[in-house]
Amino acid sequence: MIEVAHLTKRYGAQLAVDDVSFTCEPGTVTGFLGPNGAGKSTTMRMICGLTPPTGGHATVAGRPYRRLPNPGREVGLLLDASAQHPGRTGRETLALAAQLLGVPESRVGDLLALVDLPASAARKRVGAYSLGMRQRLGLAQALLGEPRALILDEPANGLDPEGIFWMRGLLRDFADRGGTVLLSSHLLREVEAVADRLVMIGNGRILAQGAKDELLAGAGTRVRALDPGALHRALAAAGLAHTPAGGGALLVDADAEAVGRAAAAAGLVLLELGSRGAHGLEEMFLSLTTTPEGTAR
Ligand SMILES: Nc1ncnc2c1ncn2[C@@H]1O[C@H](COP(=O)(O)OP(=O)(O)OP(=O)(O)O)[C@@H](O)[C@H]1O
Repeated sequence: MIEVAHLTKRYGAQLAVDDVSFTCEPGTVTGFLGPNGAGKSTTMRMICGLTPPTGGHATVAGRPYRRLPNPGREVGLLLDASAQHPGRTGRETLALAAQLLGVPESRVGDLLALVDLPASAARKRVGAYSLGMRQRLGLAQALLGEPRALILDEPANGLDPEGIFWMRGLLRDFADRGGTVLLSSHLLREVEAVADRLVMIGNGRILAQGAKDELLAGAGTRVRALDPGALHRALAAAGLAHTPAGGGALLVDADAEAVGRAAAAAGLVLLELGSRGAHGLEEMFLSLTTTPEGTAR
């Protein structure tokens, strides 16, 4: 369990993180989404005690990170894959981490296999690794202490599509076995496939949060009828707000059932009816994180 309560970080005049609160439950993957500079990394660094908050607090497994007796056994961190020592090999990196955590060195081989780093790669110095290989090594290090929670900052950066698919499976499996995952990204599509909950942040503030399915359902419905004028009148009569969505379709601020019922009451033939789903959520995310001038906040 990760609990974040009113976390705030001020750098001079800038509020990098502004009163951010959310909870990550065991058995779930929480996607922490926001554009560049939104405050994701700063929030994660505050959770892990690396950046002191200006206000608020955070706990992992019921305690502030710095008060956990052996933090790596409670929560695995991957905050910056490029921060690994370039002069050590992958195997040495994990062996050293195993010693620090007090876990048997035999786990190193298991973890290398789990993250698909072959023996030839494990013998190379980290300085020669691609970003994707560093992410895999970072994930292995995060998992080494058999933690019950994972905090991962943009772990998909540098992974190829197959690597992203692989990582999703690994995180899903971790959560399905009761683990807690907090995973940041600036791309909705990247986390949408694996997250149970979404926390959207922009300009340091929480813009929206909740169960992914509820957020997707709340993203509106796309509908198209044989008689577009009659559909417009039927929706207006039912009090359902709507806007043109191109191709003769309308985007309605209601779920598909409410739209279908309004159309049926007017005896209309529908050619298209469906939730806007991820597409709608992406539009909502972009509109929430974009200023009227069109630049991300
Ligand atoms: N040490 C620091 N000193 C001053 N400003 C900082 C510092 N760290 C972060 N910031 C500022 O705080 C804001 C939030 O940055 P943060 O790195 O948390 O965003 P982010 O959502 O993780 O973005 P990205 O996806 O680009 O990493 C940015 O405007 C950044 O410039």
